[in-house]
Amino acid sequence: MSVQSEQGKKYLSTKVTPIFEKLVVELVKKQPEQVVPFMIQWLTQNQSHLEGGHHHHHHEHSQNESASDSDDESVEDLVDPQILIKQKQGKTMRTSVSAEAYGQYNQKSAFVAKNIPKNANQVLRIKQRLSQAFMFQSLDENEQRVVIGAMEEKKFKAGETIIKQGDDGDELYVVDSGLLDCYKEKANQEKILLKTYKEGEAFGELALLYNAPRAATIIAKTDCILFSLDRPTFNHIVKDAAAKKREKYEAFLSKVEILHDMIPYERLQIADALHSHKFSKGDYIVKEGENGNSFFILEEGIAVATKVMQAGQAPVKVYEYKSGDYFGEIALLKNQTRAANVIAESDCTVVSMDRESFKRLLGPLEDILRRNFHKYEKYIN
Ligand SMILES: Nc1ncnc2c1ncn2[C@@H]1O[C@@H]2COP(=O)(O)O[C@H]2[C@H]1O
Repeated sequence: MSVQSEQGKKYLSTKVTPIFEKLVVELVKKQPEQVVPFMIQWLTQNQSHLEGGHHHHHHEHSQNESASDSDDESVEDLVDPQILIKQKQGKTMRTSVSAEAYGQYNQKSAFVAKNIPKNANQVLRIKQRLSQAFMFQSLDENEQRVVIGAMEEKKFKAGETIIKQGDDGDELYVVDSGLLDCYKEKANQEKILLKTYKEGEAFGELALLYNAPRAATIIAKTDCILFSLDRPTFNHIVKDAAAKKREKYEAFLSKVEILHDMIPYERLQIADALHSHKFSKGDYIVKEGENGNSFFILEEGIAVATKVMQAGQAPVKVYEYKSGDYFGEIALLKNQTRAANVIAESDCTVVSMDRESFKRLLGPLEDILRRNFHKYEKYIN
């Protein structure tokens, strides 16, 4: 088996590198004078933990999960990405700076993305799907090229299982065509349908982001074409940015009232789709009368809405926003121009998503958003 073979690379990335990383962290922390004896001692001491640890942990995890499974559990309770995020944060904190430094060294020296030959049509289709899948939207051109090279087209027949809950996972998928059902299997083998995936959506990212077993089962509902991305390429190109974004926004989004009834997993997808913008006091975030293509949530600061109430007169203040409030929804839902200005009253940080993401992710909230129009009632036509 050569180091460059797929098998060799997989062996290195799953079995060897994790141990090296921990060892390097210990070395940097302790900085022993005698390096080799220290390494031998550390490896000997931690042998069982290092080699058995991964799977042991998985079993513990699923046992805990099923122990807490009960029949009256709501879908919201089925998955708690918070737990996974905490796990991940714990890990990040323990190894922090030194592991990152090793990670960077390791990336540059050892990582060669696989490159699967493709025709122009395939490249075009992948490009289009990547531009729709939230997690890939912020890749630069070079990163995109590497991801496209590494992706592999896979066909599945209706009824085939692509991901089985509880398995170890090494790939993430983007849907090119077809429909797939995502189920959560409970301890009593009952299956709950969580959602149906269609083209441009991605799944299977949790196992790669959090080194966790597959959290759900995915079955082709119709014949499907998928593009799969391998773990090493995902790790090197997409993972850090995606994980950081999810961590960064999860706490904030869980406090946003309008998103309150979403399951945590859906809020993580919103995090993938957000872009952050800073405004200085006095800046216009939205201008009355312009075409609008974004939805906004105020993250930090205070903003006010103003509106011209009588032709020829100065706009008057009609609403005030604080952290967690949203705006910009009316133009998107009613397909009209902006009904008011929104102006930064202090320095502000605002997160936004485009019209397409808004439709896909907040579509289920449309009724609530429309009901909430009443807060502006006297100001909109
Ligand atoms: N509510 C949910 N909880 C967990 N996974 C979900 C949920 N909805 C969709 N999924 C997807 O199902 C996938 C199963 O494999 P992963 O755990 O790798 O990643 C998971 C997500 O991409």
